[in-house]
Amino acid sequence: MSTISEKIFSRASGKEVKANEFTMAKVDYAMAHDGTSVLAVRSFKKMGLDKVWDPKRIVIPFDHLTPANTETTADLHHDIREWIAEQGIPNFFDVGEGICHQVLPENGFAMPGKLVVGADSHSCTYGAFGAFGTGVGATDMSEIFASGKLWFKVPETIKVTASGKLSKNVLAKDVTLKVIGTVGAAGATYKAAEFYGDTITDLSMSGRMTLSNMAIEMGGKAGIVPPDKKTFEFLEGRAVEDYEPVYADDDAEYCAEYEIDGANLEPQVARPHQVDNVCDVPEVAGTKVDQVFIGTCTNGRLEDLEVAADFLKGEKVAVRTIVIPASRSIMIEAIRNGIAETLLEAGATLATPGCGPCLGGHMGVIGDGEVCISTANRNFRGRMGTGGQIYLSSPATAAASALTGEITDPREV
Ligand SMILES: CC(C)[C@H](C(=O)O)[C@@H](O)C(=O)O
Ligand code: SF4
Repeated sequence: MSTISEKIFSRASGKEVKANEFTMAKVDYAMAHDGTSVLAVRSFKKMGLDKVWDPKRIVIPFDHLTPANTETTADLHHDIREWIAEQGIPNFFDVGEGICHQVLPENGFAMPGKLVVGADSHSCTYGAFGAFGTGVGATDMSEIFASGKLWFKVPETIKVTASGKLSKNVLAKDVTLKVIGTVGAAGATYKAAEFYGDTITDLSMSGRMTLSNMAIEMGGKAGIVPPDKKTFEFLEGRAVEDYEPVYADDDAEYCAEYEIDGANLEPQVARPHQVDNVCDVPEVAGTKVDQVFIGTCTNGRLEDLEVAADFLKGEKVAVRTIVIPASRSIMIEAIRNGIAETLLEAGATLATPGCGPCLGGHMGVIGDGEVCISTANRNFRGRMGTGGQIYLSSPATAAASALTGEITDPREV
């Protein structure tokens, strides 16, 4: 009678463990990006150790401030590159390769049954592949660098079931925002979520990543979609090692259960300044926007750019619109199949794969009092610019809004 998380932690701990127990678990893959590796490496060096536990199991993508925005960033990048070379870490993804949470799955590091830990809160994205993906702080990461292990409290699990076929232009992001709005920003604190129902199984891998990505926005340690045929097909020829899919037992214990009505779901938006301040798009339709941002680890995948291109084809944007593919391969694909051209012709700006303005670093921060509709996962006060306001939506709602300059229901375009 175990949940997916209990089973993964039991394997990783070498003994059976249950929710609420503390356990020392072996990590399968560890990730730190340009933002957090700096602190993790500093703390690792303080331990006085020469070598990391296993260079092949460490993955470092540079994505947060790429290309370097200041001299300080350039210096930090330089130091980390040197450390990576010294340690012989083969899985290094430099400037332009993409956002960590896209780079790891694309390169087959997120696999069913694995414990994948990242020094970034959205590491829960790997749950889309049936992994226990979770975020830790940089000093915890230095401990993993040193020993390959970390103390965890095995989380209890909430069960979220979404049923019914989504209407046209109602997307994975709308399901995700509905889940966050229903569970609440702290509703799953220190808990894992397991996602069930035909609305979820119907989602593409890309859509499932959007959903798992935002588990942390309800406080979740992980957001896991049980692996199926789509998962295995995605991993074919991609997974970096063998894996064993893990499923919950029929009598697994859940601490709470939620039902989502996918069939009657409308496009959703999260209003400033909280992710669970969610409503149907018609309630805020007409709100003027100054900027549209389509990208991030939540919605910067090919499928998302395709949606945007469908709306913008042959049209012109009414406000500045920034599109940032989540990885180099997505950018290449978008160029090959004409999506990039469609977006550029419509007046959108295309930038280097990476986090971009998502957390206010560069490439599209907003000014005082400005409003941005964004496909990202966080709309906290000041995140994209001190006095800015962020609305979170699907790429369809964002693209529809780009055409009108105000928040627009994508079903009405
Ligand atoms: C910079 C990093 C630590 C941070 C995170 O952990 O989530 C960032 O990626 C974010 O989205 O706010
Ligand atoms: S895209 Fe945004 S949410 Fe994702 S890792 Fe980068 S900063 Fe964090």
